[in-house]
Amino acid sequence: MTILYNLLVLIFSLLLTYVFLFLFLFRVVLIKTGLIYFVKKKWRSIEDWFHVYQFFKVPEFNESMQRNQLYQKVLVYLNSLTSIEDSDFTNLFTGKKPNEIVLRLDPSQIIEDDFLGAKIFWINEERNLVLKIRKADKRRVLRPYLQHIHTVSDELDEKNRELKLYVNVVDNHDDRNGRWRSVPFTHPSSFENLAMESDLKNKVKSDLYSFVKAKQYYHRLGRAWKRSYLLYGPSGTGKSSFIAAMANFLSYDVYDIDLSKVSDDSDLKFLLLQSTTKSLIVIEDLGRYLMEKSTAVTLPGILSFMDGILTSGCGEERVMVFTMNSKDHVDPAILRPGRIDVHLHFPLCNFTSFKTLANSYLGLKDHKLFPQVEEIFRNGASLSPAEISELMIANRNSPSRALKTVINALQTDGDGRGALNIGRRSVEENGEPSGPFYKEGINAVKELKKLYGLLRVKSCRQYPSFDLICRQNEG
Ligand SMILES: Nc1ncnc2c1ncn2[C@@H]1O[C@H](COP(=O)(O)OP(=O)(O)OP(=O)(O)O)[C@@H](O)[C@H]1O
Ligand SMILES: [Mg+2]
Repeated sequence: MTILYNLLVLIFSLLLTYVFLFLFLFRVVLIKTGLIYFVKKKWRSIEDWFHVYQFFKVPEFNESMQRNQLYQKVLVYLNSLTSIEDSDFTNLFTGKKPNEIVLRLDPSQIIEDDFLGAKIFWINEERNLVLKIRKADKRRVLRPYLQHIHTVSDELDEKNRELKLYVNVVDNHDDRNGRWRSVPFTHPSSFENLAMESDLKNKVKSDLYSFVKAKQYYHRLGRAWKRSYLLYGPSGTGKSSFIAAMANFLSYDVYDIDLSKVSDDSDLKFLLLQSTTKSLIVIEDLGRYLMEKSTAVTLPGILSFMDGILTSGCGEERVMVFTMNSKDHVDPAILRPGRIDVHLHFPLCNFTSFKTLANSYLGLKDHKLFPQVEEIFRNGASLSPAEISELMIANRNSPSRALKTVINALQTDGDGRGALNIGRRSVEENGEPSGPFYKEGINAVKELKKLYGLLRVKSCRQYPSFDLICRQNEG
């Protein structure tokens, strides 16, 4: 009896050892050959037979072709999941830091997530993200899960926010891709490196800051949460750089509307509808388009675009910026309060802005030639900051030469913006301008004029200092 018992135990333990050995080897084979993934997949489809799933689609655009904010949030969230590494097909991109590689979900891939003990699947379809959840888990998990996505993606956005510059493309009736194309916005401009009165910079900064904080205020008043700026002044005075500085200050994306590519008034409204919140909507050179009629958009179209933000249901946290060389021939309807809240004038260089440029571009806080430069400015000569800064860049290795080149350029400025003769006499009396600098100044300014299209703005000459006219409607 005992012998029989011992024999049975022996057989059983041998059997058990074989089973374990077999299972171990089977696992090794599965892992080594990659069959494990096949088995997992099969197992999942078997599991699926026993569960009822519900699907939720998150489309990229809504029925009026506005971008769906939730789509963007979910995408940011999914791309941050570690399980993205396990999907069959993943895209690799270089990251922001050197040698950084980031993973991005490819269309047609399924990614798995766990939340409060429930398994959730996301299917990345073309232009849709589809959430698949067990019906049994839905009631318990769905709401907190979506809230979780919101929170995580907001945090990630805040951390990795990369600004984008959107440009509109010609309408080819291909609604699938929308009307905007984007590239990363990397313009380094900031208010600090712009030569303008510091008082004005501070006013603009605090205006923008109070706008951003004023959500409740605008809502309480039943007003769209938006602010419109008009930047006007001659070419090369820093209007575009100022827009970039605003975007960097606010961390807003920039939507740069090229009016020549807008097919009609409703197309312009459509572009606005397809922009997102926290953005700068920019129309550069608006005055020229209206004067030359080089756009299919009409004046009423522009007015309704400026007001459109009030009626189109997208009145959330947007700043509109328009630029023009002069307000002289612009229809007053465009400039009326409500359409434009803040008027900012960008004048040609004065001595104060010259000093800021000399400090930034040449590292000069003071120089023996400064009094001479000041006198030339006092006599009315002027160039745009763009012209002066280019001369400084070209001569950055020798600050004295740079200043002499600027002096010569100011005196020889051929389009009469400055008090040419007086300025020239004063320098000649001081015996300063030497031959090469003189020629260099003339040539450099000619080149710069070509570059910045200064001939266009010959008429915009004498401007007072920067003025900020904050109209009513201030937040
Ligand atoms: N106020 C300024 N402070 C510092 N740099 C300036 C300033 N204005 C112009 N610049 C320099 O000149 C270059 C051209 O300026 P910007 O393109 O901003 O001028 P703009 O007013 O937009 O001209 P346009 O009317 O021709 O579009 C900038 O890259 C910048 O380096
Ligand atoms: Mg510009």
